[in-house]
Amino acid sequence: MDDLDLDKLRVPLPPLPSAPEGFRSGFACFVGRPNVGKSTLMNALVGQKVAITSNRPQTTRRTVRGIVHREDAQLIIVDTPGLHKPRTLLGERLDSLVRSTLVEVDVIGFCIPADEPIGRGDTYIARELAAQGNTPVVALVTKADLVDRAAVGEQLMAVDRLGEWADIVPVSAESGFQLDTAADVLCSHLPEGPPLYPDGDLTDEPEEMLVAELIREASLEGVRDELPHSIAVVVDEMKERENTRPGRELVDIYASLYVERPSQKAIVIGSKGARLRDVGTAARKQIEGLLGTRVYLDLRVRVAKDWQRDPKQLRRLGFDQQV
Ligand SMILES: Nc1nc2c(ncn2[C@@H]2O[C@H](COP(=O)(O)OP(=O)(O)OP(=O)(O)O)[C@@H](O)[C@H]2O)c(=O)[nH]1
Repeated sequence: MDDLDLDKLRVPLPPLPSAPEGFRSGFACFVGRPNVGKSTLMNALVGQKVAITSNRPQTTRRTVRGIVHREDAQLIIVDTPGLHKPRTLLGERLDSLVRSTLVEVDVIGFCIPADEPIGRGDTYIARELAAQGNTPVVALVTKADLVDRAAVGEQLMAVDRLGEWADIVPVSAESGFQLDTAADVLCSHLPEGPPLYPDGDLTDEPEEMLVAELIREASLEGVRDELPHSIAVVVDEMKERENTRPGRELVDIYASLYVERPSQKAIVIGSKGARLRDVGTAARKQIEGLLGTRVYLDLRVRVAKDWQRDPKQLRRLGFDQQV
């Protein structure tokens, strides 16, 4: 047999999208304790909800990428689960997920809320960040709308004492205060290069994943104590209904909401199914907004016993690659 002519096998690469002189592109990652406002800040910078949020700590379980398009830069923000001392297998996997993300980004945004004193959790993360190497860290003092100017000033000084930061920026996702400045500062640390995602893309999350997250977000509303941690959502099937009239398109979604114990199932379903109906209605509205069509949502509650601690269950619920 003739020798292979490698040059003939080489497939030409598509040309890279062109970019104006000095255009920057790259990745930022937000880290911080649970509930400090990382996901809300990412959504505010992207300008659309690409990650779910709630007032429950540890809402974020996966890394979600949100894309900020600007004239001079494209900033891809990687939102990570809050860092904390792990107590369950899920917690451990979340932590290692954050650590592996840190080494891949161009700049790290360390989120510390303006309205809470700096605590052991922040010191723990500051130490981890100091040990991570050369990636610049921008300290973002979040929720600045919740306190007065003097308190913001004091928090900035306390954050300054906490470590070595490339910059410190107070910001509020809620009021929009300093959002542009935060984006400017983060972008200034990106390398020069063409955009990495097409114009208009706001996230690289698969649609089914966004749908599952919106259902989980709706289910967190009004539940207490440990229950939020026990809820996982999987979209079993999602397809356009056939033979609908033009303008009346409909997407059928079948999803399962997993809890860890039968007693939790009863809470989620509520008296005569009332709670589950409310969750379904709230989630459906959000999903319709996301997909831009009408949605039929079939939501089942199932028990996956102690799934947070069970490797097999974690795999089944999609946490093996994601987390
Ligand atoms: N007032 C105010 N509240 C905020 C702001 N940013 C976030 N919050 C609230 O803080 C809570 C937590 O926000 P998240 O964005 O879910 O926090 P997170 O850090 O991503 O949380 P984890 O997923 O637990 O890591 C939510 O109730 C938000 O509405 C802000 O700028 N101002």
